[in-house]
Amino acid sequence: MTDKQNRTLPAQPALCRILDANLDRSREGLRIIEEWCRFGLNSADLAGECKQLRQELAAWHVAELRSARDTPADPGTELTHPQEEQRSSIQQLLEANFCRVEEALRVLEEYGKIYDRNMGAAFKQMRYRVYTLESDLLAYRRYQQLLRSQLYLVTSPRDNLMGVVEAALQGGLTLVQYRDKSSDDGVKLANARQLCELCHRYDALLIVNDRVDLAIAADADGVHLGQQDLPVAEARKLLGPGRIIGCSTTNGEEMQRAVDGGADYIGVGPVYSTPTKPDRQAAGLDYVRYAATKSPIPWFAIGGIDINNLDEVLNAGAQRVAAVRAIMEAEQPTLVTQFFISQLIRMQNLKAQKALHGKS
Ligand SMILES: Cc1ncc(COP(=O)(O)OP(=O)(O)O)c(N)n1
Ligand SMILES: Cc1nc(C(=O)O)sc1CCOP(=O)(O)O
Ligand SMILES: [Mg+2]
Repeated sequence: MTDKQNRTLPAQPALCRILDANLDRSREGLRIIEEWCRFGLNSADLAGECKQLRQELAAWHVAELRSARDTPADPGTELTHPQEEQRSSIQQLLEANFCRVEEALRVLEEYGKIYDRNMGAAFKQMRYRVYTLESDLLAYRRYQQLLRSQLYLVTSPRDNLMGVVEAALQGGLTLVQYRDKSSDDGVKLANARQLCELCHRYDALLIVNDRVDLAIAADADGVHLGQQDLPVAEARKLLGPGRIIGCSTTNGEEMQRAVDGGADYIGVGPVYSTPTKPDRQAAGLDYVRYAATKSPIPWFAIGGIDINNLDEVLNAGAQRVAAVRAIMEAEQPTLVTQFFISQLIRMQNLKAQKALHGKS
């Protein structure tokens, strides 16, 4: 990649060492990200882009730079930050490695300008490609997590909010919505941030009810909007393509509008009348049956669903359900969550078997 005629000054050993170290750093960071794209997300496209970037970096890593390495004399090998020793989630590991790659590319861009006339521009372009990769990966990862979530916990305010949510996460929950209609914004923001951190530790998503601004401020994974909230298409302009948007629907017309507006999933309900949403009339199981045949996007049956009527909702065609009281008010939220998930998986397996044997 580097050509003698593009070289500026004779390369100083220190410059070569800086370039060598940062080429290594960026290639290693990309390799770590690539492994997750390949084995964690099964995304050939994302893994391919990582590999392509690594190969471009390798082409710049010429013998002159590699031979300048002097590891025993490098004081930096002894320096580690405590955060490097601990990774509490895949998300944190990916964030740390993106940060490492982007920093290294910035160093290569700046010092590279002294080494080779083309190096600065080449690494600048690569750095922007890594930013794009980072947002594509995050969006892909969020959407995959949404697809694999069959149970959705919508929270209600309580003293031990974090404790109940954590208990449900321990039962295998992967999707949580922070719903709080009464607290001050400061409290809501603090709770949303804390829930976000908690959910990410369990590799779960955190969606904020109603408020696009709070979702952005808390760096949540998305927002849930009702018919009285901001239209989905307007929220998309504010949130960008990388965050999830859900929308409540009670009939086919609302479903179609949510889909046309670009919602990632819809709420289908209320299936049963519920004290959590006392003013809303039940849409009933008929709308669940309608969604089962007509919804082109993932949907969650919601409203009055508990462990006693779950079977009825699943028999009407639901493959995903959302609940407030059944989990938030449970004596043992972990066990209830496990029960919900086991029944959802049982029904999924039953449907897969029927499909295999050609039965409807
Ligand atoms: C998953 C899910 N579905 C529906 C709703 C209800 O949203 P909305 O109609 O905006 O009512 P509020 O929850 O804001 O009172 C939801 N929150 N989540
Ligand atoms: C928040 C909400 N939205 C609904 C809808 O149909 O849009 S029903 C609902 C409340 C669900 O609470 P519970 O599980 O306690 O019945
Ligand atoms: Mg709402």
